Amino acid sequence: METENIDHIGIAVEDLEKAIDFYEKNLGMKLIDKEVLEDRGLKVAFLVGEKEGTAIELLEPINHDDENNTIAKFLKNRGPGLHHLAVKVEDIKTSLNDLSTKGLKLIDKEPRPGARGHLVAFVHPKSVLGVLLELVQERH
Ligand SMILES: C[C@@H](C(=O)O)C(=O)SCCNC(=O)CCNC(=O)[C@H](O)C(C)(C)COP(=O)(O)OP(=O)(O)OC[C@H]1O[C@@H](n2cnc3c(N)ncnc32)[C@H](O)[C@@H]1OP(=O)(O)O
Repeated sequence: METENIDHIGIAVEDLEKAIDFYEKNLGMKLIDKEVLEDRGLKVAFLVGEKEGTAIELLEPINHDDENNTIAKFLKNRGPGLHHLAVKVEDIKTSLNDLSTKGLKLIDKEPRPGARGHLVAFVHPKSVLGVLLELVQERH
């Protein structure tokens, strides 16, 4: 597969509003999107720097005690911090097939709707040198 660019870096946070405030005040980043993803049980926010490019995605679970929520589990086990790397691809289905053929372990065999109306799919950190990888395709 070919990576077009680094779309965003996911960061698990305990409190979304405080984290947005932190990145705005201390790093001078600007908020470009904020969403509640009910089906994932998440509140997310995207911020970029002055010249835009790669975004950061802040992720807070709606229910911090939900053991089935991946971000709640991550926060309990590891605390807040870097959670995933998201790369943009032109054709997510072809990319998934390619990675699968190469022996990487797919979490999502089929792409699904993600934040900002994009299609997304995750690849297991155990097959990506310890990094949870997200593929992102813009819907045209
Ligand atoms: C909205 C959307 C969007 O952008 O559009 C999103 O971002 S959604 C973002 C949230 N959604 C997701 O993350 C979906 C994909 N993630 C998952 O399905 C899960 O989090 C897994 C990656 C499969 C891990 O789940 P599991 O229940 O197995 O967790 P676990 O705590 O038992 O961990 C199993 C092993 O994986 C490691 N592990 C867990 N999470 C990790 C992470 N984020 N990065 C690197 N390693 C990680 C643990 O340390 C552990 O290693 P050891 O065995 O060595 O101790």
